[in-house]
Amino acid sequence: MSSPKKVTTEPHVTKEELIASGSWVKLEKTTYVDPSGSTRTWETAKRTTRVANSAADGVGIIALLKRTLHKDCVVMVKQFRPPLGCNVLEFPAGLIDENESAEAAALRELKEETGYKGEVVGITPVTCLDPGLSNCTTQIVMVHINGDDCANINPTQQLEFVEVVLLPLDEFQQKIDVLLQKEKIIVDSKVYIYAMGMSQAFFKPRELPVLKQ
Ligand SMILES: Nc1nc(=O)[nH]c2c1ncn2[C@H]1C[C@H](O)[C@@H](COP(=O)(O)OP(=O)(O)O)O1
Repeated sequence: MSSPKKVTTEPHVTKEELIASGSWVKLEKTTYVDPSGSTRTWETAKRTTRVANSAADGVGIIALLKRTLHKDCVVMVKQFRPPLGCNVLEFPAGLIDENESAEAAALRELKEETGYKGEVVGITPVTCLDPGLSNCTTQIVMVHINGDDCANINPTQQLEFVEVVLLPLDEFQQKIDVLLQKEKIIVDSKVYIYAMGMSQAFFKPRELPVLKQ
């Protein structure tokens, strides 16, 4: 006996209706057709600030501080985040301005939040942040900072309430775990996933050198 054929449709959005809007965020009712052909709705949060020609809302910055006779360090920021009601450990980040590239936004935000002057060495495609809730997107920009450059010896940040935290790359995950035990903070998932990836990429193969891929 053959099973009934499943009807499949290319899912798509048919309508977006505004429910509520603030200065920074809006809530919409999204009507869409699901893969079975049924029409459904979804509650969607969007930023109101996305600029016309920008693919992403913002940038996150993985900044590596490189100094002679020092371990390479990841430049992190810790700040109070009102939606969570506590301090959050994050990569420096920010929204992309009008007529600004993601790379330029990354260098500007890094300077504002940490005082460091960096150089872009890589960038991700546009990535989503919380697709079950929001259309909010980011590009993660990889930046190197020459810590021996006189511009980076005594960096002066422009944001009073953002604390700069330097964590050595080779102990990134362990140092984050220590901070989490010591303080009431939440770590951004991008940061912790990067930390786990660093641990797996660099340390496990050395522990088990006989294993093949
Ligand atoms: N969701 C938000 N609510 C606000 O009340 N204000 C917000 C929201 N998102 C951004 N902002 C404000 C706060 C800053 O003054 C500016 C710029 O933020 P930016 O530094 O680019 O990004 P964050 O790192 O996320 O603060 O926007």
